[in-house]
Amino acid sequence: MTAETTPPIATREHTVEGFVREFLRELNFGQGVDLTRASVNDKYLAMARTVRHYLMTRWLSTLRSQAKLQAKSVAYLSAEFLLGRQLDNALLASGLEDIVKEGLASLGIDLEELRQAEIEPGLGNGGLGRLAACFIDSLATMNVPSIGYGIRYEYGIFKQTFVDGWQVEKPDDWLRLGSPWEFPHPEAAVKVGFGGHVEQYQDDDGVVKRRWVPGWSVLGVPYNYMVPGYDAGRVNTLRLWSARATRAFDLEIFNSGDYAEAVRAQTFAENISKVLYPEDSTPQGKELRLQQQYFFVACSIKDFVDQVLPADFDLHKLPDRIVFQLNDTHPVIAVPELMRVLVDEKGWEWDEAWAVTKQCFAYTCHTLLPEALEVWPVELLGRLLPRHLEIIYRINDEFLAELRVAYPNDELRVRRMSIIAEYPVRAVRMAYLATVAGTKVNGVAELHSQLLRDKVLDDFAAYWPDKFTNVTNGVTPRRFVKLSNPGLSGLITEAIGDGWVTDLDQLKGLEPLADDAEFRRRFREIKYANKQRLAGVLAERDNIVVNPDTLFDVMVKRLHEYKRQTLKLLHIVSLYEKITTGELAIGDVTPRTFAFGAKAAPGYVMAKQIIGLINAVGRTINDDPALEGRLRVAFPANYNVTLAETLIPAADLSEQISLAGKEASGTGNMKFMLNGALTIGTDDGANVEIRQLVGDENFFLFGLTEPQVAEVVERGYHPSAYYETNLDLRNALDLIASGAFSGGDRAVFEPIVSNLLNEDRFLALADFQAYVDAQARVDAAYADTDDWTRRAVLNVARGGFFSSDRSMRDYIERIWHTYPVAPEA
Ligand SMILES: [N-]=[N+]=N[C@]1([C@H](N)O)O[C@H](CO)[C@@H](O)[C@H](O)[C@H]1O
Repeated sequence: MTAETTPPIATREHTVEGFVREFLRELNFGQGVDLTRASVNDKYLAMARTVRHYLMTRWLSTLRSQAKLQAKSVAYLSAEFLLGRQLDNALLASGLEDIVKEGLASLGIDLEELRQAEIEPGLGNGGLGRLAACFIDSLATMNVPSIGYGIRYEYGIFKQTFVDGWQVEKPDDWLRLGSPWEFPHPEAAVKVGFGGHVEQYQDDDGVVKRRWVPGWSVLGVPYNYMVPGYDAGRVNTLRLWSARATRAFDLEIFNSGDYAEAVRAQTFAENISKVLYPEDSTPQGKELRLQQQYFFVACSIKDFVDQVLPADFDLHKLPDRIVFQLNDTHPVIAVPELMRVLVDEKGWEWDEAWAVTKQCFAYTCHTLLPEALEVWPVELLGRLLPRHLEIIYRINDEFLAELRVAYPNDELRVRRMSIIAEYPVRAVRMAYLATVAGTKVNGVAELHSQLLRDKVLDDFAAYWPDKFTNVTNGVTPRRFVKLSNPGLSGLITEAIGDGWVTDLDQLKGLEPLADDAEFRRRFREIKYANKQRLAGVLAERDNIVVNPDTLFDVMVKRLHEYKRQTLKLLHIVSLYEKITTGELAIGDVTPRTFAFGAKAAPGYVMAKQIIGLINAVGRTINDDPALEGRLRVAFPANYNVTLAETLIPAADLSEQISLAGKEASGTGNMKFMLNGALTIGTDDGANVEIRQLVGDENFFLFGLTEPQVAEVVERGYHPSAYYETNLDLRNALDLIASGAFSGGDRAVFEPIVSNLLNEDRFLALADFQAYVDAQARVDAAYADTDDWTRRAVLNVARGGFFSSDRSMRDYIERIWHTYPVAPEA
């Protein structure tokens, strides 16, 4: 096939007529229904496929140019991609919004109804998964060649429901109505082995070699998803792997009547990509989890080496062609896997393979919690992946030998840095393996990266200072401003043009308008409209009533003790206690709506308790006529990307109150800032950079700093001392303990109260007074509505740094050294 004979890529007419024709073709020929009898889902699926057609030209030309150019690209390996709904983003990227709205209207179809029909792919837990989705959006928009590799879970993050205020999980059957955004390629399935043993053999030259003989295997079937750049030519690819049995059905066993046994292999295999592990920041050392990690990593490396690279590609040049970015420790098994491929399958010498492997990976750490750093017992890893354990041992032996040269009389240090931990069980420390093999190690906010250097990986930072860097997280302005806040987007574009959508630093142009009364008035109007929109959604979705004429105080993030939803609760309960005892006149209370969104990992008992308490306090407050509706608690169930897109633009106050030194970065904090909410927060994660950029006067800072926390803990922390010396705190805790929110039953929430009084690992009691004082400052500031708006405008104007495009520029400059490639004309 020569250039002359390469058939042109089909194109589509960007006209209302052209779209309507495409849509009806898809409905009739794709869905097999005509308009009169089409269901909403039929119309949605036809719609999605039609929009795909408009993006296809760019996708195919991207693939074609990349196959020709073989430009250096990024492979983003992540166990999670929290994509959110795809339709709106595809319409935005294809510039079809207006054409589609008009075309559908001409057919009597309401675009909004089709939007609501889309089921969000919840293939992630929280920040880490959403970050991956923002990053691949930015890479495509910036024309950087990249491919996302992950798992196509059949069931994503569980659907959260509340039964009497308690979290009850339901399976997230997101594929039940079809999945129009994916392209399955069973013909490109990859075989992945597990178990078995390693054998020694002599190769043709009589050289003794080792090879893995897996005990069983599964097939990995790739599903491709478009990653369309905004206003750019490039459409990158996200490849998610789904597990299948190599032999789906055993007819012989079936004929013997043992039907269950006949399909056991299939069930067993499919389990690997069946469901996402619902833990955020607290990994489960389950065997299936390790199977999932190795499965997608092995598929991805084989796919890249055998399918993406030209057959004659010299793998010694691999580092010039690809960088595998490890999104946390979940894909780190990729390091021994590449070594196995190069040594065992390609027949390379160990040193030859290691020289290449250690130039191909970079590692992003997303946490500071020691319990979140994955370690795999050698017993389990050796049983599931015997050859990989061998390879890890050799990598470690050579590393320790190197250390002993560098630190001749410091065996303790050498032991401390060993990839293999000796106790409590002999295990592989995945973060250490990633650090040894990676060209770069980065944290996700300045403070986090500093704490990685000073505390978590300090020995490694001392040994390899240049290996450690920082890239502060970011969020995509396409989804989290342009799409989710059309009112504000319109106002911004009117004021400074629409360049900000791909160059968020241009928001600085809004700074002078903070002093423009008319601009402030319109800004406030839009915020109010967003609050009304949210009120409408919550009423319909959750039967929750909220009043837009109140301060929307929003805390949405996974439920975790270090994020301190309990501290927010203590503020609310203390307010309520003072009102019910008459210490505070209801008239003096700033009308507030406390909005929560939070899923707890199903096995995280304390987190589920706290959810129960939030709903119990909410019920009591919402049903108490004495409050005259001035305080309300709104806790919609099943917080996800779609709800975030309505909640965040409606917020006045963003709660970022984690204990300093615990939240690696946070990304919700950035989304709130860019949507004109003011932050109340500690100096933790990216809050520090938000405060530095927006200015102290536009940020409600409180609480112990990280060094102060370390000191308190060092000295010995006695939470009950704060209970004894702070009357407001005592009254609030006593009210919870009294059973006031549980029908007088003191036992229900006793575990929370006693934990706070006796342990309080995240110092909620120590920060209580400072937090309450900061909330009083919020009340005072909010009383001056116009000045509040001025500060809100400044938050937007000074938020440009938090674009994931900027994060990508930092990764490119500091870690990847890949460059944008203009798509072929
Ligand atoms: N896993 N993990 N880590 C997190 C989040 N929980 O997903 O990654 C996010 C993305 O880097 C961070 O913003 C957040 O602070 C951190 O806790």
